[in-house]
Amino acid sequence: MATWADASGEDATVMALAHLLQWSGGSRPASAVGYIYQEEGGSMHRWVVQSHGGVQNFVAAHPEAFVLEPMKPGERCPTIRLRNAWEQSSAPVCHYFRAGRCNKGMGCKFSHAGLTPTMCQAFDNLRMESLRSQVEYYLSDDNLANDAFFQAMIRGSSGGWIPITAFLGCPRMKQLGASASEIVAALRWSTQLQLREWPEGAEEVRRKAPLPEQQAKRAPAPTKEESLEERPLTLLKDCSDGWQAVVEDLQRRSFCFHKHRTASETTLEEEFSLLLASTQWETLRSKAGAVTRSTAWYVVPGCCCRYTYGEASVQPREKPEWLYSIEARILGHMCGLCKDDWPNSVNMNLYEDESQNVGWHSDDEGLFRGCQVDCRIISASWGATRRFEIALKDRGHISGKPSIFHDTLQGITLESGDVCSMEGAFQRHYSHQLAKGAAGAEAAQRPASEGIHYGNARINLTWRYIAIGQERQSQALLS
Ligand SMILES: O=C(O)CCC(=O)C(=O)O
Ligand SMILES: [Fe+2]
Repeated sequence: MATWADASGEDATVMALAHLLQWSGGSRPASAVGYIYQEEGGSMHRWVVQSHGGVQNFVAAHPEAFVLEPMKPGERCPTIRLRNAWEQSSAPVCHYFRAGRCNKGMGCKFSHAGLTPTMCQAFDNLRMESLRSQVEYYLSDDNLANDAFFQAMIRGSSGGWIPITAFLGCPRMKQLGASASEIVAALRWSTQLQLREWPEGAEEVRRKAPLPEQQAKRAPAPTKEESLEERPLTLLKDCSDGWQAVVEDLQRRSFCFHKHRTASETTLEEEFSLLLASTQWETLRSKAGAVTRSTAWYVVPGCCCRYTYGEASVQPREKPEWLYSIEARILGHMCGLCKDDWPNSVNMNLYEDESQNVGWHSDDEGLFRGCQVDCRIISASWGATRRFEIALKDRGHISGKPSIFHDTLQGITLESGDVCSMEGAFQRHYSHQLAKGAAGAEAAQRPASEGIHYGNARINLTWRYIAIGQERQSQALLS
């Protein structure tokens, strides 16, 4: 089997760059090419690239392997893209070759594209290696410690088998443009995973090693916050009745309450339609381009704070008049707040179906000072029933990424008309997410007459207090 490591000189540099691009999902800014100089044989790669007069000339000299994408506005350096072998020739592509099974070599009348057969084979091997190690990663101990989706799938299937198609929706697999048959081909080389290739079209894979013990790591004892006696806090349950406690963590001064719907179905349907039609929704997308949800950000007159989620930044709009009746019902009637104490901003989310969601996060943006002062967030739901999950943050997780203590995870089934709150220092200690997928069995078992006809869409409004320069607001919360 030819691999990139077998190539020498110019070919070795082509393969090293191809390897780098393949691992980055197919393309990278030209400046990132410097990484190949740090690899084994790095000085040889540097020499080869420099003998062409630089990276761009080197890439231009290898159109069989790379495309130099024109710079887009805002980019400071061109992007190099790995050319798909089948892009290069007008001759029909040899699918046997693409699947690594063509034994006709140069004599094949179908295209093996412009690369030499050895290079082509090495390119294909590279791709197979990326796909195989990506699936191995999904099913590794490290990933499963955080990945509830694959954990549940393994535990829920007899023998721990997972359909190959389950990987197609993973962002990295989408980015690599993987097909189910390619994943099957790639997994034939796996030493960690077992592949079951029958029946054709319903192939499955499973771990060879048993699942690790369920997350042994437990949440540590709380860092003590000021008690409610030391620093009083008005909770929503003190302002109106009917709240059920989900989290009442006095030591962490963290609270989450849930109130079941109090409005009629007609009111909820009218409000849903009004919100859907009148809100100026902005679509948020994942890096791979899939819509994750739509959002809107409304503030009181005179405020110009933008709201930033990860890399997206949303323009503030002045709260429209049509919102007043909804605010009066939720904030005034359901929460028992007088108008002066209503939050000064509201963030809206539209999830068109169960695939759209918000992953684990806390509403800790500087704007709300959620990690510094007591912070009250009021969240209301319309439309499809979804599962809202909360858990204690694990700041010291080995992955170095934001994580949670799985043994503290709790779910709330949010139905149309429900309201929930996060209060006090909740954003400092807890994370939350709106989980993908349909809500729990309780929701599915509701009698049909109770169902509301929104399709699968859900709208959520979260009211927040912008705390920057708003002494009065913080005071209102602390008093
Ligand atoms: O849709 C939800 O219930 C949660 C939304 C949320 O967490 C957010 O917008 O920060
Ligand atoms: Fe949130």
